[in-house]
Amino acid sequence: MDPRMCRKISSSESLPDAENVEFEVANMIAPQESDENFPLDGSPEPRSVAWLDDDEIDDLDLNLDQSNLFFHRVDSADIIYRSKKKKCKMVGKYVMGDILGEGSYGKVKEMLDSEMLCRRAVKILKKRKLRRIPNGEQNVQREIQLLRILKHKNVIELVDVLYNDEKQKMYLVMEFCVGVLQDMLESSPGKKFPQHQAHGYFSQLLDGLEYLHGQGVVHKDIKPGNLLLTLNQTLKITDFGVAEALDMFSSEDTCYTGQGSPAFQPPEIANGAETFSGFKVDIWSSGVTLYNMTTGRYPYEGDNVYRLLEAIGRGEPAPPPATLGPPLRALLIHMLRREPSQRPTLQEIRRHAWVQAIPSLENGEKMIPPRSRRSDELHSCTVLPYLVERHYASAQNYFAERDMRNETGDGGSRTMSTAELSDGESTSRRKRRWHSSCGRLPSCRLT
Ligand SMILES: Nc1ncnc2c1ncn2[C@@H]1O[C@H](COP(=O)(O)OP(=O)(O)OP(=O)(O)O)[C@@H](O)[C@H]1O
Repeated sequence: MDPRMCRKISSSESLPDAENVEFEVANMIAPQESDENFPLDGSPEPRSVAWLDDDEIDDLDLNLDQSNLFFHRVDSADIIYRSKKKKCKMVGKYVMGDILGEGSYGKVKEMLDSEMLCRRAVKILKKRKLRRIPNGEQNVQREIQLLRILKHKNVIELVDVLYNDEKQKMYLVMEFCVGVLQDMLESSPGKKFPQHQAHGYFSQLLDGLEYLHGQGVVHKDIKPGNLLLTLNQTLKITDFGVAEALDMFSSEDTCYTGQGSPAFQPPEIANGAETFSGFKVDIWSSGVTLYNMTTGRYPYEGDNVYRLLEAIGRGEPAPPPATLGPPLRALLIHMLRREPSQRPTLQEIRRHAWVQAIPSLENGEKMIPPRSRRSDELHSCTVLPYLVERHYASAQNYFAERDMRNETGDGGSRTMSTAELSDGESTSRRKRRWHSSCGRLPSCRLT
C-alpha cells in the first residue's frame, strides 16, 4: 500500500516538502550580490562554503523562491568531508539530541532533562509552517489542550510546553519512546507480528482507548503509525491532532468531521456522512490496525486515495485469511462491520475469545524487537555525544593546558593548581572522577 494512504488527509500533502528543500538549498545558499565567498565576477570557484547545521537551517525558515536559485558545479575532488560537529544546545533545562523522526507538523528530537536526568522527546513546531498546513494551528492547540488533561499509562504524556517567541517556535516535550509499531511492522518478515505479540499491543490499545472514551475523547486516527513503544514495551497512543473532545453534557458520541488516514477510515466517513458515532470510528480503525498487525495487509486496498475510499465505502473487505484461526477472524469481521451500530463495544471486544486467551508463540515465530529509525538496537541516548562535546572536550583542554604549564614551570598555574587541589585530590584522580561523571551522567536514570 502506498504509504500516503496511511497518513492523515489533513496533512500538507499538496505542499512541497519545504523542510527537505530548505536543507538542500541552505547548504548552497545562492548570493544575490557578489560576496567574498561567491564572487560574481567570473572567478572560478567559491573559496569556502558556510555549512549550516540542522537548527541553523531551521532558523532560516527560508521562503523559497525557486526562480532565484542557482547551483555551483563543484568537482568532487574539491569536496572536503568532515564529520559533523556535535554542538550542544539547550532549550530551557533540556539538552537537545538527534532527530527521532519527522511528521507533517515538524521534527521530533530526543532531549535529556538535565535536572531529572530523564530522556524525553520534543516535537518542534514552527508557527510559520503551521500556518501553511490546513487547520495546522487549531490542530496543535487542540492536541495540547487534550494532552494536558489526559493521564494514562497507554497515552503519551505531554511533559512540558516551551515557547521561543523570537524564533517563533513551540516545543512539545513528551515521554520518550524507542519505536513506532509502523516501523517495526515494516522491518518484520511479512510485515506482521506473531499473534502473541500483536495480542499484547492490542490489549494495551484497548486499555488506552477505554480510558480515552471514558474521558469523552475520540482519537479518530488510530493506526500503527500513531502507536509508540517505550523501552519496556509499554504502548502509547499518540498524535491527538485530529482527536475530538465530546460535549461533556451530551450522552452521545456524535462527531461531525473525520480527518484521519484514508486506509483506516470507516465506510461512514468514506461515504461522506455528515454525522457519525465517534467511538465506532475508533473501533473500526483499531480493527484495521489489528488486521494489519496480524496479516501484513489491509482489509481495503486501492491504487490511489479515491479508489481506496470508494472500496471502503462499498464495504466489501478482503476477508481475513483462514490462517489467522477462527477466533481472530471472527473478531476482525465483527470490528469491521459496515454498519457502525453492529460493531462491538470496547467491553464486548474485551470479552472476546481471542482477547481472553493469549495466543502462544508458534514454532519458528520470533518476537519483533522495538526498532528505532536509527537502527540502533541498544537505543542509546543520542544526547551523550553533545554533552561530551560541551563538557568533556573543554575539560580535556583544561587539563592538557594545565599539564603543559606545569611541565614548563609556569608559577601562575602552580598557584592555581594548589588552590584547586586543596582538598588533597591528585590531578589524575580528579581527571578520572571528571571523566567518569561525564560518562555516567546520561545513564544515571534514563527512563
Ligand atoms: N514521544 C516520542 N518518542 C520517540 N519518538 C517519537 C515520539 N513522538 C514522535 N516520535 C517520532 O517522530 C516521528 C514523527 O512524529 P509525529 O507525531 O510528529 O508525526 P507522525 O504522527 O509520524 O506524522 P503526522 O503528524 O504527519 O501524522 C514519529 O514517526 C516517531 O518516529
